[in-house]
Amino acid sequence: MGMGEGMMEKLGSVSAVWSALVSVVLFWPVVNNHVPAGLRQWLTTTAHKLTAYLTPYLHVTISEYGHERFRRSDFFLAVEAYLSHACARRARKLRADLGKDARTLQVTVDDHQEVTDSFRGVTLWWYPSKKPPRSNVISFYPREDESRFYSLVFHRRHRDLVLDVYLPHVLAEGRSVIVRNRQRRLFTNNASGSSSPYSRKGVWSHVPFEHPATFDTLAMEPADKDAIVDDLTAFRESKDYYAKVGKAWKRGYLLHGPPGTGKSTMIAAMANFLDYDVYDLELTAVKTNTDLRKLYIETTGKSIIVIEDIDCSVDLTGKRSKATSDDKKKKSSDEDDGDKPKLPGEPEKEEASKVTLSGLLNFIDGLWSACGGERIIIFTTNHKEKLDPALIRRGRMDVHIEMSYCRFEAFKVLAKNYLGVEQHEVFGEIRRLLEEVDMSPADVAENLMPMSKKKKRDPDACLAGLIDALNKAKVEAAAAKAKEEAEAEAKPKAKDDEEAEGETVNNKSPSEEEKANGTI
Ligand SMILES: Nc1ncnc2c1ncn2[C@@H]1O[C@H](COP(=O)(O)OP(=O)(O)OP(=O)(O)O)[C@@H](O)[C@H]1O
Repeated sequence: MGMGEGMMEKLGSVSAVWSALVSVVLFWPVVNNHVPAGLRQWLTTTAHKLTAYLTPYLHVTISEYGHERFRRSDFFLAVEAYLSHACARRARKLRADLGKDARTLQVTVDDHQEVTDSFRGVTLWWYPSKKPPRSNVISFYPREDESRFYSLVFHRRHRDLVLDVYLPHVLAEGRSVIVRNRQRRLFTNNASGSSSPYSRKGVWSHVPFEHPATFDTLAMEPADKDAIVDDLTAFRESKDYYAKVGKAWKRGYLLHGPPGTGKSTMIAAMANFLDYDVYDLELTAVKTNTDLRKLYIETTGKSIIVIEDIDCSVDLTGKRSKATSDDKKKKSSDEDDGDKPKLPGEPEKEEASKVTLSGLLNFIDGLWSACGGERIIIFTTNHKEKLDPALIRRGRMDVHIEMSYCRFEAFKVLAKNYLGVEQHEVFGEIRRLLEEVDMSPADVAENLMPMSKKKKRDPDACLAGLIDALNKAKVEAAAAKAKEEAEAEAKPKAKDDEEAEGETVNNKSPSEEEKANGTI
């Protein structure tokens, strides 16, 4: 009797819960319209708890912002990508858009669409949802208000399969979908080098990266090109190796050579080969070493960070110790300035970049530089000799690549790309001229570019134009050399004359140039 009563009681309470649930379902539109947000949230949570008590189904929640408040969770993004890709055919509401190449059609699951997935014969349900904004909090971060999450629902008997196998599978699949669909980006740092915490604008701005250069279109010696491709491939596949030897997973390249030899083109070819984003860092716009560090932290993995014309960016020629002591002096003088009251109407001082050599060295291989992994840092310069050896020593700039004038093998790549010509009777003459004349690939390419429709149809005319340009450059180079030699010959004579003069007028003070050269 007691047992029977207990059973009756339980059944009674279950049916009471059911009728409560039915009432909630019926009255939910009324609740939605008339009940304040706080109470509505409480009712939702309670309903969830009640359902959890009654059903054998389990929930896993994947939030848009995981532990990190300001960075979307990688797992959330992977789930989003996975569902759009794997479950699009089964969803009822779809979204169609143009793919990253602006040509192919991409069909994905609509934002608020529930989807059903099937894995090893098990059915799973995904529910996208949004966290309601906290009404008593005014947020400067719009994303806090828009925080989304996914709920994965499955029967409790599949708990192990879902947690140990299905979710890792979703993560891996989602990541590879992201990589496949990724529109790569070209970033540049914003003028101040730092952003306000209240601003949505980050420290970097970006546009789609669309440079078409590849290693196939890059004109350089084939053996050098192959060596670079091998090096990049080895780097990309060496995650475990870097971890084993205790090094951050990054590599530095120094590209040096005269203007127009393809340094920027090489960077684009590397980015396209690796499928990485490019961060083009304008160092003169970075005010302090701290801003430089912030910029680094805000870069993502799988990226190339570029500082072009590093010798022109900031004064990095000082020795590290000197830079540091200079910094200190500068800091103390700045502090002095800080104490000085500013006169009314006195203009604001234009803030110059205070990035130092030591700041830059820290940027490349300080502790922070190990964050995130899989990064390539590239410096370019037209004057390698001007750089501090500490900056470009192996280990920091692991690979030094000299981009040089166009020789015959490089020319053949350009002739094939620009004219579609692989063999021609004038190639022999061009080979001979390219061995004698230093012409950059940019200048060779310029000569191969058909300037008129007529020339486009006539590679012969383009090649003849190149031969003319090479002959002209050869004559000019010979004239410049002759002039240089004549000047060099004239110099000792002038010096002799001065010395002779010095014997008679011995109180003449040495010139500044002579002092600098130590010739007196
Ligand atoms: N090695 C090369 N292969 C193919 N094209 C090249 C090469 N070098 C130069 N070019 C052509 O010349 C143009 C200028 O080259 P690029 O900007 O890459 O040279 P750079 O070495 O970076 O020059 P700078 O030192 O002046 O920045 C490119 O747009 C490209 O069309």
